[in-house]
Amino acid sequence: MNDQILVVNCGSSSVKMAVFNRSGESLASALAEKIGQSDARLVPEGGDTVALPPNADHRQSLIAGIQWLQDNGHLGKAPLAIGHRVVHGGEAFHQAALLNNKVIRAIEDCASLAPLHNPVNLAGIEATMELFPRVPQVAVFDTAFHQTLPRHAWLYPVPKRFYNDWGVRRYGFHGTSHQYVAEEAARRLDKPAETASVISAHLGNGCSITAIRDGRSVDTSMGLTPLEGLVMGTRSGDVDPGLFDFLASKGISPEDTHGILNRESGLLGLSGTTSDMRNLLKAARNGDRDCQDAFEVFCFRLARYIGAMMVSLDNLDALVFTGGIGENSSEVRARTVAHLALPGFRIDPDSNNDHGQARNGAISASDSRFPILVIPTREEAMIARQAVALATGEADPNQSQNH
Ligand SMILES: Nc1ncnc2c1ncn2[C@@H]1O[C@H](COP(=O)(O)OP(=O)(O)O)[C@@H](O)[C@H]1O
Ligand SMILES: CC(=O)OP(=O)(O)O
Ligand SMILES: [Mg+2]
Repeated sequence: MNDQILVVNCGSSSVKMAVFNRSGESLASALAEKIGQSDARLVPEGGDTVALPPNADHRQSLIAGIQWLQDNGHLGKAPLAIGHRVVHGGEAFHQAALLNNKVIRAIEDCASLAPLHNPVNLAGIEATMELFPRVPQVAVFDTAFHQTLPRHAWLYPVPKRFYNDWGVRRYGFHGTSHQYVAEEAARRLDKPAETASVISAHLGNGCSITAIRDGRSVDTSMGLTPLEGLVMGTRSGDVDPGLFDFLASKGISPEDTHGILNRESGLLGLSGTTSDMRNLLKAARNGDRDCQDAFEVFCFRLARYIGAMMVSLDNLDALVFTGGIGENSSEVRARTVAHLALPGFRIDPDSNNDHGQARNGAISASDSRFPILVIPTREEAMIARQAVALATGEADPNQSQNH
């Protein structure tokens, strides 16, 4: 029997595809990037980049990626299951769900809360349902892990009717990643996951931080949408909501401000040149003042949020860095932790390097009050695991505590 699981992650400007076997080993992957642009392209892992039709949309890019995986012998005609990352599941989903018409309608209902993400997630689902009509398909939600947030952490201090009428509340995102690294931290510290308390900082293009107590999410930095919280590649994170009115007085409409805060802010906004931390650090080292500012604001605000997350915990087993920046940038980790001397976090400069152990291990000094770990995230593998569990009816140990 075929034991391949296809994982699809349709992001705002990219589609990631990965094939796993039932034991969770990654067999192949491909990334379609620059979607909607004239130079859209498919970058297969270990293969040559293939140009996609100019301005290819998500559907075309996904179909081209699947075709590439099949032509190169990585994916059969009928995988065991297909797992989709779905960003917003609202309050409807506390865990992954087998896709059917009812679930699809519920995802559509959440689209107004995540206009950059849910419509493209649905486009991916529609395409694979047409290509593989008999294969069970599963939606794994970014928001699901955060459904355990206590009421005081998810209510906004705005008129209650906004929540009652429209579901305006804090939801939180990147749950699959936060849950994975918390469980992995517990495993490394030899503790059962359901007793572990972790602060996990997921720092990729989107960035968020979560406080996990006894294996459950109890506070997180993203809110109604993935715009709240930390400084990100192109997103501002927290700003004064008064900015909308101020910019309106300068002739910038609320719609334009929303676009600016999502796509022209964060590292890109402050540096003026790049949303990519690797390029930004290079320029900062060469004396670019705007890039230095962007780096400093990024690390300061991250440290401030780490402090804020401590409020929700009564002990801390580990602070974990993950995501492209968290896993690879010793400078970001060192600068961030330098702000956290008072609560007692200390980094070991020798283990906090950019290769070997630091990419995947402990980087705290022996006199640090709390362990600090770097753990590579495995969102796609988690999605594959949950897809198999639901498609085959086997219980996923991963889901047992998130209720
Ligand atoms: N060696 C590195 N040093 C600093 N930043 C890095 C390094 N490698 C990757 N990054 C950064 O990680 C970010 C992308 O993170 P990633 O988790 O891959 O993104 P996504 O959220 O799209 O999955 C980019 O800002 C990139 O510059
Ligand atoms: C929810 C979110 O911010 O996702 P990403 O990091 O993929 O943009
Ligand atoms: Mg990533």
